[in-house]
Amino acid sequence: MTETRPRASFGARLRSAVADRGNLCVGIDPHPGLLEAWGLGVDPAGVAEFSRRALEAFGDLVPAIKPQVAFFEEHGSAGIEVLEEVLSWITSAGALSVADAKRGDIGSTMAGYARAWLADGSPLACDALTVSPYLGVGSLDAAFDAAASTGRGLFVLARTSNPEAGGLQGAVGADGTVAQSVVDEIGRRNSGAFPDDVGSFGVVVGATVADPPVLERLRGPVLMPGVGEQGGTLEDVRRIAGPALRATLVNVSRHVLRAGPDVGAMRAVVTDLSGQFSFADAP
Ligand SMILES: O=c1ccn([C@@H]2O[C@H](COP(=O)(O)O)[C@@H](O)[C@H]2O)c(=O)[nH]1
Repeated sequence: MTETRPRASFGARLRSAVADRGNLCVGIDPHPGLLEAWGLGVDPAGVAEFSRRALEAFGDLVPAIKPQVAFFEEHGSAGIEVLEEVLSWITSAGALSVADAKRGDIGSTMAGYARAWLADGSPLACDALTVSPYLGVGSLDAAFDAAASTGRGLFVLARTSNPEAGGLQGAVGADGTVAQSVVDEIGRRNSGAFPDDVGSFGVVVGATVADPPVLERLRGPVLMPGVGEQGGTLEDVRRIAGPALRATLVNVSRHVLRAGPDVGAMRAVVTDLSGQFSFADAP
């Protein structure tokens, strides 16, 4: 009988990947405009070739790769089939997959999403999934349970990078902003589920925000999009991440992908960014 060893927690696996490869997470976002610019069809075959070249360029350089699910989903079942392949290519490249699907629903439906993205043996199983807490953090319980029991992770939207988010996520209640209350709740869940370990439940905080939540008590990872095309800079990342800098994955998508389709050109951009976004020496 073959015995499968349980995988280490996502938090522990991420810590080791970041120590080896730095803090840059590159996105695979096959926008129709980028497919055209690369001379590829705006169809599942184009998306597959785009992803293959992207992985050839940087799959071995970065700790994590974040496919944007929307750009696969828009091609229907054939696009989802490509995404399934891409998730396995990411693993073969030695990187962690972060599926950016931003799932969130009432608890009983959330259980279905948890089975789809976080269960062993599911075709769409990823290392970590982005989820939305805006139906209430408790509505995500099935995802927290599935992630903890299968060694996977979650990145919970707290303060997103888009300009429209401030009114809702920056609204002030009894415990500070809505975004801060999400961060604090995720911190508590890490302490409960991973008392002696680095937490596997992270938050998403954009590199573009002027009023970020305080990340001091999180003890889990941060996913920080917004660098490059959206205007966020290295200084913004340092300011916003603060004490969580070492555990922060900085996501860059279009700024890298616009250097394609030349694999060498994308690789050069990622090598440069990786040097800038490496925080092993941060306190
Ligand atoms: O707050 C958020 C959450 C997720 N994203 C996603 O990250 C990438 C950013 O792409 P760029 O091309 O580097 O701007 C994209 O997939 C977003 O959906 C985000 O930007 N902000």
